[in-house]
Amino acid sequence: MDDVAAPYWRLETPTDRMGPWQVIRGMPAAIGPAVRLIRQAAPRAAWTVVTLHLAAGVATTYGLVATAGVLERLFAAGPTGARLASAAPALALVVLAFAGRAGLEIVATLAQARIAPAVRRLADERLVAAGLSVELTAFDDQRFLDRMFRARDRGLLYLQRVVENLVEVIGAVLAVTAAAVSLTVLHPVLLPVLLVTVLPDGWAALRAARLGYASNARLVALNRRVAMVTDLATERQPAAEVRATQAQGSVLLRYREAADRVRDEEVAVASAQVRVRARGRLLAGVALGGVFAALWLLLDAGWIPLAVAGTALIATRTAVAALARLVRAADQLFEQGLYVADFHAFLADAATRARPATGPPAPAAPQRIELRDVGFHYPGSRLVLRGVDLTLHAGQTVALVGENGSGKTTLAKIIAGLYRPTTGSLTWDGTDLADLHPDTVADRVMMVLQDPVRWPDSARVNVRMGRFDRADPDDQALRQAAREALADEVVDSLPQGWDTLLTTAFRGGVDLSGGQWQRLAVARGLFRDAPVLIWDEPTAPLDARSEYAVYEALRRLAAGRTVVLITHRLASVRNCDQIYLLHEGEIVERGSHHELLTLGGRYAELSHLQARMAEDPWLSLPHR
Ligand SMILES: Nc1ncnc2c1ncn2[C@@H]1O[C@H](COP(=O)(O)OP(=O)(O)OP(=O)(O)O)[C@@H](O)[C@H]1O
Repeated sequence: MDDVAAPYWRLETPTDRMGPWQVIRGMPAAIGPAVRLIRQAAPRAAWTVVTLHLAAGVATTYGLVATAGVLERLFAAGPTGARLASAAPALALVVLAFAGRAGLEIVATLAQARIAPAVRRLADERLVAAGLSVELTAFDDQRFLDRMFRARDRGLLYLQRVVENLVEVIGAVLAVTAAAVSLTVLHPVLLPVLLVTVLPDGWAALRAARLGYASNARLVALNRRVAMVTDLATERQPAAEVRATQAQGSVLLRYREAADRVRDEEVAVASAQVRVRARGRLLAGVALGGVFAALWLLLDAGWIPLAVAGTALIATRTAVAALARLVRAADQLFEQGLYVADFHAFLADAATRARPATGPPAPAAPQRIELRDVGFHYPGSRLVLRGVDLTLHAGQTVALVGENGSGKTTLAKIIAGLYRPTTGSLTWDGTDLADLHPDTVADRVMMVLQDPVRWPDSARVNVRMGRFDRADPDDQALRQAAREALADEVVDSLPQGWDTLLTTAFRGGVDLSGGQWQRLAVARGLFRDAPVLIWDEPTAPLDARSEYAVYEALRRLAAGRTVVLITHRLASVRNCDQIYLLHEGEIVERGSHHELLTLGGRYAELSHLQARMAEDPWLSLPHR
């Protein structure tokens, strides 16, 4: 399946590949935000966990040092009974200390269980809020989409694990510290010897994590591709067309092509990680042997008594077990920290893409919307609009017409303030739109889009979404909007009327036809009731009666408002005050219907073609 020439997802290379030292330096940055999140999401639980682990560490130190006292008494000269009796009180304290430690750790685990879900909840909300806050153009930018996918796919998951591992690392660090303090108390030379055992494992963990992260960065676009193709196979919306066009084989091939590459890359990276970790393990084993050899030498040289050597063995075992815990948790923390850094990079990126909520409010009902020499391109695309000059007056209805891809929808979104012009200016009553408070600009616009959102909610919510905070206690405005869009007929046919759930994804829900959905979308637009109306092909899926009703409503609404109408049905724009014909991103003709017909240009040609089609649609087909 090589019919998509050099798709970007196949060529993706990590742009943010880091060296090991950069990664180590990046760790505080990766963990810092997670720590802040913990403090915000579950401060009490976090302090409880740290305090309990600290107390457990103190109990461990005490237990280990007291063990030396027990052994000293046991190894002393004298009858066994007397030695046991003298060691008994110290032994009881040792048992108490270790039992206390176990108890403290259990309570810490209980408190720990409250942290991760709280952090996950908070981070989830930040992701949703970031997605909602960015300007529309971010969704046309592949880099942003990749970042968002990475943040959603791995970032959130790993954030939860980072929290778990962070707590584990704290516990392990305190346990290691306890053992290290005990060893130092017993004999200072034992400490550096012990530290040697952790270095090889630490090195291996670092390398393995870096391999994994680099591979994931390479795969991010490919993983998005797999997810998209999987959606084609598992989502309801494309299911009918996939079957009608017998595209199952093609979808499967596309899935395999992308998924095979993901698998091969993952297998390769997993093998490389295993090799690195095995080398680390081997070296750690050798180092542990060194610790035992050192103890032997110290004992042999008479530098430490037998009781201390015995305790050192116990302390070393405790330390090595805690170190293993620490290395494992730190290893994972490190790897997961990189993904969490992605999560925060996404939030930071999103923050730069949000339009600042500042500036004076937009005019309550703009009288004059002006575009001067406006040019626009999507991120990474060629110019799709060029040199657009356009003036809209309140009380006028303006039509944008032109062939597919000529730039009508893009221009409408610019007028609505959803996209900013790349060049040129857009003003509302003389003030640049970029200077006005974006929320107030949005507040003045009602846009019915070509492909409206089908809210997975009740019929009522689907209409009320037009302006959710509009007070409408008796549903009067709701019912009127529905009447004008003939959406009331749709609602009357639903089993629970306005309260019917409009998605079959949940029990008890129903689905609507394309035209029925569109009637609801038009009702939503009417319910919004704003001074600037932008209708992008609002009637394309509607039957003749609904189309008539919609235009009637539009005519009635137009008085005093600014109306922009996009349509391919030129018969509908006859009465518009101004018609602009776009061709390859430029306005090439402008005037009233009659002026444009007289001009005899593209508009006249399209208009005649449609008139002929209306008389006899088969005329235009070749080989008739
Ligand atoms: N998100 C996008 N990213 C990049 N290019 C885009 C994007 N959306 C549209 N385009 C391009 O911009 C041009 C204008 O598209 P636009 O949707 O504005 O055309 P239109 O006149 O509304 O078309 P239609 O009549 O088919 O709805 C097209 O060439 C299209 O390929």
